[in-house]
Amino acid sequence: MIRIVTLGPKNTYSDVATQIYCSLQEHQYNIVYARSITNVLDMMDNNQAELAVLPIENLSEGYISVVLDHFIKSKLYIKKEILLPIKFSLISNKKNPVDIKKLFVQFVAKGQCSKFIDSMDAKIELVLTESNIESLNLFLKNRGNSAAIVPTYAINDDEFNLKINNINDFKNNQTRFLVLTKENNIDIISPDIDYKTTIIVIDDNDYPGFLGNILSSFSKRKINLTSINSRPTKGDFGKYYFLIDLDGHMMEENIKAAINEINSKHNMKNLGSYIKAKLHK
Ligand SMILES: O=C(O)C(=O)Cc1ccccc1
Repeated sequence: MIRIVTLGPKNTYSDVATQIYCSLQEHQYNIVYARSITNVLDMMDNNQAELAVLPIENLSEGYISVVLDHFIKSKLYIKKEILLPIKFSLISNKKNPVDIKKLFVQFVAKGQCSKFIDSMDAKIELVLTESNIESLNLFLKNRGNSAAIVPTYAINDDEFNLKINNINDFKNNQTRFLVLTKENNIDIISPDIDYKTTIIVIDDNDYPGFLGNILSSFSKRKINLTSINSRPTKGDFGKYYFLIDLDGHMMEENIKAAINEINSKHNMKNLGSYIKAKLHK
């Protein structure tokens, strides 16, 4: 059976994305739950799984840097992206939020619910967790005067004395997840499907116009870029990796030509082409 590792325990948003991916494939999968995003990535590096599903970008919080940085140092490819709506609720057994003394919240969820958390008593002890279901489980173990921020789907309406819905800063909150593989298997492309391609350019030979030249390889071929991220090489100030997402498939002639041009002059990696996700309702 194909092993697919994701952020656990069962029922995290990453697990929901994993279930969606598995339901769309013909194969049988064995879902393995890791206890942190770093553990998911380590398990891929150590051949403990063939596929991984991880969050990469949140609508308001932006990119998850631990995942971006891993692309630079490891050999992983992108097979699919999945876009999920994200909704958080606060739960507690204290009826009145004033009586809450401790709050369990996942580290990415904290940023997505920052306005709500800021409106709570500043003396509340925040306990950062690795996943939203870890927040729920820690709360269930502690209860008393604690509370947790959890995915709204993970709880029933009348399970707790206090439940406040829609506590994410943005109503339209969404997260983009990636299905990652160790091999860059190029799928057959269809003209009616929109694709994206991701590359990394490594700035190990900096010169004036370095980024401009890379961008012009795309702009002169009318290729649309959907995001550019720079991440520090962590060796020196002023040295960066550039992660670039673009519209289209690497097998399209203009994209192939742009990538070949960049590859002939720079150190780069092609992380693959995949179907552009639509929001999963
Ligand atoms: O903890 C989860 O449920 C995750 O899958 C990570 C995450 C955290 C916040 C928003 C989306 C995904």
